[in-house]
Amino acid sequence: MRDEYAGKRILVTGGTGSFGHTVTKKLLERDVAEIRVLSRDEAKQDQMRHDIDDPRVRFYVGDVRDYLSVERATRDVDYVFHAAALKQVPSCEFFPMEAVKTNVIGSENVVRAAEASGVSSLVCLSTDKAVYPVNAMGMSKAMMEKVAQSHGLNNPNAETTVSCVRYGNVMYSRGSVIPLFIRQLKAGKNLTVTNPDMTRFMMSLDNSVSLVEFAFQNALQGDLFIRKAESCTIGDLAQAVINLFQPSASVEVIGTRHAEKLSEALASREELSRAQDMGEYFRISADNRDLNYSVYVEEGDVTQTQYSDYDSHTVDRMSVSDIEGLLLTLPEIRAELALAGRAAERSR
Ligand SMILES: O=c1ccn([C@@H]2O[C@H](COP(=O)(O)OP(=O)(O)O[C@H]3O[C@H](CO)[C@H](O)[C@H](O)[C@H]3O)[C@@H](O)[C@H]2O)c(=O)[nH]1
Repeated sequence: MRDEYAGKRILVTGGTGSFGHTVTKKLLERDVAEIRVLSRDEAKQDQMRHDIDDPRVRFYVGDVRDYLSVERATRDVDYVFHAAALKQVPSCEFFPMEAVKTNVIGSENVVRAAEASGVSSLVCLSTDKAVYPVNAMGMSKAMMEKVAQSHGLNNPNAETTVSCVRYGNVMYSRGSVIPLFIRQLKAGKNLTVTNPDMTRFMMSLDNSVSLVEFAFQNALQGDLFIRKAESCTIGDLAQAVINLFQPSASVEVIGTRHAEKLSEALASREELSRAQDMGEYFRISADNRDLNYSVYVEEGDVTQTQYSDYDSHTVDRMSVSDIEGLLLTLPEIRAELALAGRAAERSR
């Protein structure tokens, strides 16, 4: 990471999660003055305190739903990475208003507190499920993106640059399918696959941290960034995990869960038609026109010429052996293989 972090105070909301943990460790390699971790669960904070053991990390118990707790954590902070969210698709279907409270109202609290505290840059973490959303989690994240972008629209002289990044599925993140598959194999069970033809973008935690860092370094007011990514079918993902861990295991198809999509899109065709290709990344700028629509009725808008989304069904798909290779780059997978006594076997 570059030296723009030197001497700075950084707040990570949802800081005890997979992303928060990784970004905190990376930032500590730099000369940061302080990293604040804001989260609800004091037990997870205690665990992280012992794990990291660095006086530059300070823990704030609080909830993004509560403005005052966000404002307290944001005082004198330079940069904010907003990762706090409800992100499980099925549970948000049962409790959609909880998703609204955390992902929409909570995010507005973070934006307001950042501006009130004179934070210079705030990056909000979103998901591909926010594109043409069909589930409450994705809808609430889509609204978070709108809240983030409206900050610049409504505050031309804003001190805080607010940007968003969209992730695909972060491999091995807490509560996701890869650790579940490994637990099932360890317990001698079959892998439960919802629909083998379902496709998802797969990204490593390290790539997701790089995406946030890229956004942080390049963001203009209201920008949204995505990282180009490869996808795979869930059937192939399950097969890759089986090949690595337990070749005699098999798959049980359980059917699609509540409100799942067959594929995900990291960017819609409407967004792609105004996206800037930045190599590994796309920048999607906010629509910065004002509310004076009569002008646009006269002038028209001729820029919408893109016909396909950036979709996990149509981008390059990884083969089973590609997925195995990608899985083997993850430290968690290597640790699990070592525990299972299969590391030596794999390297032969
Ligand atoms: O027992 C299971 C559970 C899940 N799946 C499948 O595995 C894929 C990934 O499922 P996850 O639960 O790991 O992830 P989701 O796609 O539902 O959502 C995840 O990815 C999102 C980004 O798209 C967000 O980051 C979100 O927080 C995170 O849970 C899906 O196709 C799902 O149907 C199975 O096959 N079997």
